[in-house]
Amino acid sequence: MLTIKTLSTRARLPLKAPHRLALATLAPRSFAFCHTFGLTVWIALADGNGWSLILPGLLLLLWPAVAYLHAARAQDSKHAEFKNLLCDSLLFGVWCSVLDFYVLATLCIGLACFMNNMVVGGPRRMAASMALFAGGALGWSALAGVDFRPYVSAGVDIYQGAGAVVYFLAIAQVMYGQNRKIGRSMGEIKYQNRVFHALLDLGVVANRASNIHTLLDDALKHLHADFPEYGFAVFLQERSRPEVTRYAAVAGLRLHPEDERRLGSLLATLHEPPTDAGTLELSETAVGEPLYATPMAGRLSSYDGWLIVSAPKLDGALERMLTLCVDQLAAATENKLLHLALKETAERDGLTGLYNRGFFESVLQLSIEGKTQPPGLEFAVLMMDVDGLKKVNDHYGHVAGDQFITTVTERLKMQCRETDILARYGGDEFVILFPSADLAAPNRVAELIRTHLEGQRCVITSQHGKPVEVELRLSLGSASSTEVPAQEVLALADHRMYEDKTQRRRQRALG
Ligand SMILES: Nc1nc2c(ncn2[C@@H]2O[C@H](COP(=O)(O)OP(=O)(O)OP(=O)(O)O)[C@@H](O)[C@H]2O)c(=O)[nH]1
Repeated sequence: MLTIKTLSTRARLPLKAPHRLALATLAPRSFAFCHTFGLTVWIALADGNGWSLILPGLLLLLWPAVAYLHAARAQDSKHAEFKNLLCDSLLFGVWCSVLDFYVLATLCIGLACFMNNMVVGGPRRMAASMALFAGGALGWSALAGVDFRPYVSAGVDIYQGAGAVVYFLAIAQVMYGQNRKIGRSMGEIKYQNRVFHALLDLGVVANRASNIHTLLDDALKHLHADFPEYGFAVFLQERSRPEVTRYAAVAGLRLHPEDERRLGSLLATLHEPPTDAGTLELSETAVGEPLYATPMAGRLSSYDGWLIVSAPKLDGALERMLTLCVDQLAAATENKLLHLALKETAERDGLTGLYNRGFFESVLQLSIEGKTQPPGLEFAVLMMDVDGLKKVNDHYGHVAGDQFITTVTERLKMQCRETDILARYGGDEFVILFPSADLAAPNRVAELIRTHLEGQRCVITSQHGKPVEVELRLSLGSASSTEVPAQEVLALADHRMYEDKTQRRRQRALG
């Protein structure tokens, strides 16, 4: 069964364009065999032995077609053509014997066979060609007898010499064509390598970037380093809020003010649905280099974006490179946006936008580890509890209670520095972590709160739509790692906050 299947597969092997070597040798081989046939006819007529040579010579004319079909049907057409070249040597060896070793023809034909095999397969294949040529000549001589006729006539010499010149020039032309093709292929491979490298770079950059600005900036720097002959720019804007969320980066793009204006007006039209036109030319820039823009159409879920390149001209290779880079850049941006959104959701409190308790506890843990390992960095904490939230909820409704919490948040933020980590710890509890600080830091902020927040009035809206005024009061407790072991700092601050609350309740009860 298996054998039948294999045979039928072979029998149905379709004709395909053979390897370029087989294509390239078709014309010179046809010429060489036709020319040798002409030589045979000439010698046969000169000798008067006519059809005894011409008929077998006609068979010789079929060989170029047979060789071509052999290469076209073979699985490995290049290898088949190597075999054809060796067969040439064998056939020509036989034929040189048939022509009684006419010297000029034997030399030219032999040289052509050896050279062809040397060019494609090096000295070993040339040695094989020599052996087959000699074997063909000697074998035929042994079968049909040896005759040696070194010279026929001046006319045949001229015919043979001219044919050899044409043949060698044709071979030179074939080699030149092959070299050019190889040169072009090398150029394409180098370009593809650079594209591949640039895509890898974009992947690495996307992983490292902490935000979209860094991602786009680094991506374009790498792209420009991989393709210094082009300048690049990228624009992104959120589809629903184009004026609000917008990113841009430029690398190696020297823009005239006029061009910047043109790009500006392009940006203004970005919210329109991008076309399917692929890469568009944005008309010539003032410095003479045209700008081309590839839209990220459909590749980003909530953003519109363009990758812009300045290049002398837009060819197929550049267009393919831009499409691949846009795909990669869009995928990296989409991933980063998703990652940042998830991070934001995981770290932030939904109502206030402050860090949530989970994030605070992870940062507190880092501070505890920082204190317990050399050089033992100190940290401090300020716990805060808003008084009276329950009353606000009960009297004015939960929406008013939410307003109360967000107002407190805004006012607390105003008292914090960039490095302070302000978090919502629970319903009406807030906490600030002061990394690399001692007790002076929370005491300073507590002082500010007592001065600027305590007793201040804030306006909220009751469930009946009426504005009502409530007083801000906070219980505070601070502690630092200079006072107790790092793991106990938060508990100490909490304890002090409750002491403060109790004391204030007592004072209010007395007052
Ligand atoms: N509106 C609103 N209320 C909340 C939220 N989270 C917790 N609360 C409410 O806040 C109240 C907190 O109660 P308490 O701890 O007694 O707070 P308080 O009334 O300020 O009393 P003290 O803190 O003891 O002064 C509870 O009624 C919770 O339901 C929130 O996100 N929004």
